[in-house]
Amino acid sequence: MGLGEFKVHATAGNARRATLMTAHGPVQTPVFMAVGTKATVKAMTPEELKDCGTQVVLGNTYHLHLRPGEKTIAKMGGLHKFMNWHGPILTDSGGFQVFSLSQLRNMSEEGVEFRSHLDGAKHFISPEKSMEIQMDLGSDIIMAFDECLQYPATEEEIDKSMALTYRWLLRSKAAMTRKESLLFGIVQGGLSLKHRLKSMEQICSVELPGYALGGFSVGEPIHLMHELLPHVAPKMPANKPRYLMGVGTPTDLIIAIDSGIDMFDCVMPTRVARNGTIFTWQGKVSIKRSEYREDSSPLDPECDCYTCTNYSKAYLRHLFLSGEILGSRLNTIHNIHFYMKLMELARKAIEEGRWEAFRDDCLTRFVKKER
Ligand SMILES: CNc1nc2cc3c(=O)[nH]c(N)nc3c(CCc3ccccc3)c2[nH]1
Ligand SMILES: [Zn+2]
Repeated sequence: MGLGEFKVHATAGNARRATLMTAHGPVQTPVFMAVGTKATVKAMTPEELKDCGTQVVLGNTYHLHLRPGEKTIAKMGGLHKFMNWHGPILTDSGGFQVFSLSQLRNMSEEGVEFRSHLDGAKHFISPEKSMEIQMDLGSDIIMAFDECLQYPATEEEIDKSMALTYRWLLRSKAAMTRKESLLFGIVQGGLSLKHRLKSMEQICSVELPGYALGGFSVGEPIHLMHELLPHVAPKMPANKPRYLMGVGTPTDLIIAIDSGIDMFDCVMPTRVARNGTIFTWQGKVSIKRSEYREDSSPLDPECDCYTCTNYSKAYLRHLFLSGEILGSRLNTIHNIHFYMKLMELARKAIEEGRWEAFRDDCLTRFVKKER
């Protein structure tokens, strides 16, 4: 397969089983990508990530620009070498983080001026600057510089913002000159079907190796996204990967795959692991509950990860209550493994023509209330 080639092997309704070829190897989709914002997926080594089935790690332009700086990482041989991850890396364009993390100074056609959340120093990021940072990092998949509106937003705000995102996409494409990298456009449009379809038409009219749906998982009631997805995702180019940014829970992933989404990222599995919430095939488990005090069973009897093979709920509860670092590590290993296993089984189910049954079984298992 050539660089950027996206091959669909099987479909089940809108769901697809495909392969995307990147400069650091093939990506089997549907795929869940582990978020490694500051050049690390928190609490996990690259070997542990690989052992859990991780294919793609995400890096963050905003954070890495502020510290240690993309020029430093470039001098150290690029992000792959710096963090010792030699599989595909996707980096975000930084706009989303500027709006959600920094004291915003001002927005203009040119770009965004902001103060660092670390030391208050002034910075400026534009489509051109964002592309330069991501190319310096040596990213395999580069996200266009976009504006992600917070929820709720008026129709007028959505109109204005998506038009800017389209103009910024054209500038991003003109500035992305690294031939090993794949540039993905980002569809916006808020929670309005009319605006979503218009933004999709604009963004997908630009010839690119992949397209993302942005502007979701920004505080909106999740059912609004579930209602919109089936009307938008299947209308994106069928021969290109579709990436739903910032999503989501196991249930969200299954529903989105069923609507034709191929790629996902979310801090959920790593973040909630550190505060003791575990995803299992029987629903969510909160490890701090007193009922697990002398429970010798693994987190999930149906899981074969390192944590479930070697440790009891009693021990993991003890580590959590003691604030031990090993607790974060073992819970994260399990949650990442769970998400990767879920995607692996989804790929197999689509390949083997039993997607609908797999989908329905997952939704039944996951909606069980928290234990
Ligand atoms: C949690 N919810 C969430 N909604 C998002 C919307 C957008 C959006 O509309 N535009 C862009 N550019 N990014 C978004 C992100 C960040 C995803 C990410 C994080 C870390 C590394 C790589 C990628 C989002 N994340
Ligand atoms: Zn496990």
